[in-house]
Amino acid sequence: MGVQVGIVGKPNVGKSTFFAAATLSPVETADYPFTTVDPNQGVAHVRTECPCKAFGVECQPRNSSCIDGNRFVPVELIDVAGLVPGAHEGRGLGNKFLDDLRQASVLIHVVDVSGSTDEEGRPCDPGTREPAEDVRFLERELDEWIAGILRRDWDRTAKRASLEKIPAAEVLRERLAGIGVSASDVESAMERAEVPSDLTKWSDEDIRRFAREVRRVNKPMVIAANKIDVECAEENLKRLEEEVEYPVVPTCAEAELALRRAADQGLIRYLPGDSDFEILQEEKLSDEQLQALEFIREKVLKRWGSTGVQEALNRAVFDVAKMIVVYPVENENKLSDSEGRVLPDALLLPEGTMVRELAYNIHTEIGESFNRAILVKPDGSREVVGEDHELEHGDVVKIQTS
Ligand SMILES: Nc1nc2c(ncn2[C@@H]2O[C@H](COP(=O)(O)OP(=O)(O)OP(=O)(O)O)[C@@H](O)[C@H]2O)c(=O)[nH]1
Repeated sequence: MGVQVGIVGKPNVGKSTFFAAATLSPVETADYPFTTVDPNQGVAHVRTECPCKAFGVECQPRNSSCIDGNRFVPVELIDVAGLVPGAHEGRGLGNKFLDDLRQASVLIHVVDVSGSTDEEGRPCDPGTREPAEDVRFLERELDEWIAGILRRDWDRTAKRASLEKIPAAEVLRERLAGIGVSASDVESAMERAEVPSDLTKWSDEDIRRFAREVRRVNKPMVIAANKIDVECAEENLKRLEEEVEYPVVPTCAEAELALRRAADQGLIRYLPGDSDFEILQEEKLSDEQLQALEFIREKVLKRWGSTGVQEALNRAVFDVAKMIVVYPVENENKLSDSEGRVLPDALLLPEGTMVRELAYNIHTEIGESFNRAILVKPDGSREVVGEDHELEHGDVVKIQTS
């Protein structure tokens, strides 16, 4: 389980800056549940309030980190480089682009909201490129990619399915399994696209419409409206928000990278997602650096509330991929594991996860011998729940086995 967040965008919009900022963590997590082997993979964190605050305890995280009552939970980040017109046909990085894309369960689409990069990523005068066009362009590339997979050998496949009476949904699911499309994704896409149940009756327009709906359920996204610090970005942002169907988060990736680097060097105190920072070692900062920090404070943090990078990650994981964080414990009195570590693990699980699934997620044996679960509340009260109880974000839960 877990969630892979893909960072995608045409060249020069600030994708690498976003990726570098997001993966420069204020904390090292010793034990996260995935390995990153490619240079374009990294570990980012979502930020959520740690229950240690409400419970008034000191936590000792193992698979995540806690700073000042903020729990940082690792997620895998993939830099999906190579989005250029025609990427779905193998232009640019082509197949590598599609491979990376395949793995992403949610996308952060970085666009240059100042409108100063053209379709191919070449600089142009600020305001001349309409940011919503970038969104349409990525949608087209994704739709064509999915439609291309469907079209391969379509007629024969459709005929065979019809002869052998294999349900359309099954054929389609099999076709798209390689890009992580589930049976329920296929069903809801078929319904939304209103396509015939007999594949031999599909027109190319049906394939297109269906591909579009598959993209909408399978590659949901958040737009990072980057370079929000540049003049004319604000006006573009308003239009962008009106024109697209996705959450739009104004970001200044460059500011986030500068702040994380300064914090990393101990020059300032700043946590990703904060609305301000505190200078710790003014004597070590040059006038230029001080000016840059002041610019960030005035033009970005005060105006927008944060640099937006952490918010984009949080919204992608919590709002769009619909994940929650749950804290399993073995000792419900001490809120600890068997070694006495308090609130050791923060698990990212899909919304709607039932207690039984959590038990299996911890260990098959625990799932098999599940008896009941105890939800521990900050006011000291307990709630005993059965296996089909749905967990909620922030739950601290003890699984009892028989
Ligand atoms: N003003 C401003 N500039 C930014 C911001 N983020 C990135 N940039 C600048 O935009 C330029 C492109 O940034 P990159 O991160 O290299 O862009 P990219 O999308 O990864 O580009 P490729 O590596 O070519 O794919 C660089 O000069 C960055 O410094 C931002 O938030 N505001």
